[in-house]
Amino acid sequence: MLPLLTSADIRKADEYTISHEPVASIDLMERAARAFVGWFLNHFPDKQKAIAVYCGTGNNGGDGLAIARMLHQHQYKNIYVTITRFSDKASADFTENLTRLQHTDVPFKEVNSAAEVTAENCPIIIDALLGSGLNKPLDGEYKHFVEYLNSVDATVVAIDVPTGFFAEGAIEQDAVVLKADLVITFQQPKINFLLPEASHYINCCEVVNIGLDEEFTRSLDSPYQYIEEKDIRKLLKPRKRFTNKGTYGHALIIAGEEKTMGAALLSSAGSAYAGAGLTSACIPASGLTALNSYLPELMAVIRDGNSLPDIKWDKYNSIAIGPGLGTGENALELLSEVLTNYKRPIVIDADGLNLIAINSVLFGNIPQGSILTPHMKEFDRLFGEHTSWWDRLQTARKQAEERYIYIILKNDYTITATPQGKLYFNSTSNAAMATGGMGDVLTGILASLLAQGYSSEDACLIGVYIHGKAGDELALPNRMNVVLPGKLAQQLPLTMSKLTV
Ligand SMILES: NC(=O)C1=CN([C@@H]2O[C@H](COP(=O)(O)OP(=O)(O)OC[C@H]3O[C@@H](n4cnc5c(N)ncnc54)[C@H](O)[C@@H]3O)[C@@H](O)[C@H]2O)[C@@H](O)CC1
Ligand SMILES: [K+]
Repeated sequence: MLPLLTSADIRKADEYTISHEPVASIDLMERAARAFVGWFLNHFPDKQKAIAVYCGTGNNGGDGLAIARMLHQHQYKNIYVTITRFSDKASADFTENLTRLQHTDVPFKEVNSAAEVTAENCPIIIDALLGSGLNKPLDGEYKHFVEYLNSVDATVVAIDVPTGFFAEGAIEQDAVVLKADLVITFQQPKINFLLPEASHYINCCEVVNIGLDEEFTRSLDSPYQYIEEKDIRKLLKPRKRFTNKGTYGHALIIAGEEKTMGAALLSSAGSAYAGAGLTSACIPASGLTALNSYLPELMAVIRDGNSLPDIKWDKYNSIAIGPGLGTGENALELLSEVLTNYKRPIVIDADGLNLIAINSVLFGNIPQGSILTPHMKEFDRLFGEHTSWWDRLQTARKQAEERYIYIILKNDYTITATPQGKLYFNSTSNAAMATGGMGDVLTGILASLLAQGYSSEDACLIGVYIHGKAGDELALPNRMNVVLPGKLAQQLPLTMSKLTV
């Protein structure tokens, strides 16, 4: 698990590392610059290409100066440094690196206003104006300068954080940011890099390690954590000898209407392929033939017309409700029945969530430890409109804590908010998975893992990870443009077995 720190905590980790490793602050900057250059050399090997390095006068600018010096040492022939003296302040490490640069023959100039900047005609721009020290939206000279640079046709490589981009906190919709083709960031992705707003400003991000003290960063107990494969390997249990279908539980999936039976099929398939011993689908009678022909391993509990099915609640180790269920009277009654009769954690998705959004009194009946799996729109219907993902994260965290539920907020980096106040960012999945029915499969996987005896938290972390991982295994090596949910469900047994060897 990689703790994702806020800028303030990164500063603490810098300070701790400086005093405990120990390493001088200027040497830590040198290490950061070297890590950047190591990556840059491999990806921009043409040493004749002109590179403009724009440096502010803080530590991000200091990095820029050190990087310009190192690239020069690596025989990059055309480096042009511009220092923006838009304020009188300069950090000590910036000043030291300016002295070091002056001992080379790299040309540099200083400008006091954006108007003084002349076009460099460099195909590569290194952005070292402002980094994680940003404390207000860009205005004045920085704003003008960044607007000008955004109009230049060049590949922009940002050091640590693109100028004007807040590493955490709500991002204004009209924020002025120096748009980066690539960000080479230090130690960890910044939290906002993992939220959809980043897509407007950052095309690609690479993380380079600068050796901040890991024990210390863990001890900060950040609410934001990034889940890695090794975490899932620790949680996922291999199937054992001398077990039978009873060992792996019975999941009930309440889903589908006549015209949305696909949702029921896909979530039931997700449950079966993720390893539930038994999966029953509670579906309308009109869907029975489809169910039997799609996957004969599934069992049916029939919903006939307006009468509610007679569900034997004790039979089921877990229940998921919602995909394709509709929001009519019957669906509402069914959801109310589940919430009244079933006391173990359940999974609520899609129309299950929409029903709760319309009938908020139901919120109080959700069993503790239940898992809600909204996408952005469902989330806002449940908890109110949000204008930024950062705010959505804070709401998810607060709601999960107050209601003792797990909220899986679906996204590129799907985030699980827990009752303990943690926000876990998932590291798998890809754009080929952006297709209808994908969330239904996830719902089935979660119900399956609960049925198999995993805790709600482990079910969320494993479920989201393997869902994305199966999609990655299918799409990435084969460069597939789209992965269909049914195929993804079939991949799950292989994905899971690879994670348990
Ligand atoms: N020891 C460290 O702290 C390390 C820091 N590193 C670099 O240092 C950067 C952070 O450096 P700093 O904290 O000096 O901050 P920055 O270099 O990001 O910004 C410099 C200063 O600009 C001012 N400023 C902030 N927002 C502004 C705005 N909107 N308009 C005008 N001025 C503004 C602030 O006074 C800020 O301190 C990181 O992003 C990274 O690149 C790396 O060298 C690794 C080690
Ligand atoms: K920068």
